[in-house]
Amino acid sequence: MSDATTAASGETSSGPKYNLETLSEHKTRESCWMLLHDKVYDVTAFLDEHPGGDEVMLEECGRDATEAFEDVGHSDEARDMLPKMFLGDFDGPKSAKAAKRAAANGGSTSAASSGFPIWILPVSVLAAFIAWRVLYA
Ligand code: HEM
Repeated sequence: MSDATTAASGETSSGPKYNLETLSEHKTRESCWMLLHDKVYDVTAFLDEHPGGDEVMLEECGRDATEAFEDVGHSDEARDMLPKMFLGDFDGPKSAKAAKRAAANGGSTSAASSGFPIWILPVSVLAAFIAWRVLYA
């Protein structure tokens, strides 16, 4: 219980870092965590108090709920409730899809991750050079 009060002061500090794996382990009524704007919140105790009902909340447990939260257009009052539930900052990819993409690229975010084959550039230059030789040399 006292955890919630001490955590409230942790909003701006660099608390523990959570990742997608840890987050996704808390997706039930017994333990519901949510990612909102790169911060992880334990909303378990708030499920029954949520003015919008617990069902909409339960759908977002264990994942990035930022879009759902913002789509509703929550008031400042609602945002002021967040520090009480703050657990820590989030680190790493925010969805299974993003995680897969990162793993496929060895975690790199270079040009290779955009799907643009990096060898295209030197091959084009070579092809242009050969064409020039054939036509003009
Ligand atoms: C910890 C996170 C959340 C807090 C503290 C919170 C708080 C609140 C509060 C105080 C309200 C009353 C209206 C307002 O003041 O804006 C509300 C309404 C509502 N919330 Fe949340 N909420 C949270 C997360 C979510 C999520 C993830 C959803 C998912 C869709 C959601 C959906 C709704 C809906 C549908 C309403 C009803 C809006 C209406 O009847 O006009 N909330 N929430």
